[in-house]
Amino acid sequence: MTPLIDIKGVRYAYDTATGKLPVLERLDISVSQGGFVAVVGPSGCGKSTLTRLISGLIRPDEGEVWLHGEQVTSPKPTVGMAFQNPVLLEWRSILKNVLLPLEIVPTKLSRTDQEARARDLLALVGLDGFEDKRPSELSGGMRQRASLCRALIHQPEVLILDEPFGALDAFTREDLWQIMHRIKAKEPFTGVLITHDLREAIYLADQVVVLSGRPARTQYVMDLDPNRPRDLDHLYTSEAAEQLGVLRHQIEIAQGRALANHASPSGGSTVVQPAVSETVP
Ligand SMILES: Nc1ncnc2c1ncn2[C@@H]1O[C@H](COP(=O)(O)OP(=O)(O)OP(=O)(O)O)[C@@H](O)[C@H]1O
Repeated sequence: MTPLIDIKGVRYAYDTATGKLPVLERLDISVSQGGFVAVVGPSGCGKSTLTRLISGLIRPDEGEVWLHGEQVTSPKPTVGMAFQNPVLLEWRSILKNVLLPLEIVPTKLSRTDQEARARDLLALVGLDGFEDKRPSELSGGMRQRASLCRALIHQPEVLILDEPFGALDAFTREDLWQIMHRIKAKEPFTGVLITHDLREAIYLADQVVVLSGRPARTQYVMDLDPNRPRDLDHLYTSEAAEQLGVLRHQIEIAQGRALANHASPSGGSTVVQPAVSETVP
């Protein structure tokens, strides 16, 4: 089956005052329709650059990016994005903030249906009753939930989440993971999650791609069972501990702190991870 997102042999370099800065090199990632990939890697390796390539904001120097069988050569309205900083407009209500993309992206929905969809999405993330509030009246976690609704309002084929939960406290973040999972069960998007949190990656995604240090290439791909239990307790099982160990080891290789031919330190280990986030520096 043709993947919905197909990134083939992509190279990208920024022009800087001191010359070219190669950021991505020989990058290959493919995500099937309805799939959810998490991309992890050392800080500054090019993860956000990858999101700009998928959404068509920039074009690769070499290689190709395909979305749903079409080569991406310009910004794509079929992509929704949510970032670490939700940037909601204070002079608009939460409902009107969620509806904002429909003022830019063409839609077949009537005004009534647009509003009904916005209200349904807000209810799905537990924000029913907050439609008429202003962003400053909501907590950080609630603003992030509203921003997820805004990213989804136009029914994008692809939802890109660029460290959307990075600024939240650990408990709020875990709440958001569960909400995200609920959203994924209802909305048919294909997801790309950029994260520094390995637990978040294995909780939300069905595939984790580890990028090497800059210039980044696809270093390692871990496929996860899409039917595994998605309760938080699962993150404390020996299976999850082993997956986290393998990913952490891959990150150390990407950072140049471990050798690629060393056995994973976690191989088959049953050590249960501590109740803190596994974050990539
Ligand atoms: N517009 C730009 N012009 C020049 N260099 C840039 C530009 N945007 C990003 N860079 C550089 O490209 C490299 C990759 O940046 P990018 O933001 O894609 O990395 P990242 O993996 O998302 O980083 P982090 O994990 O810290 O969020 C960095 O060295 C960054 O400084």
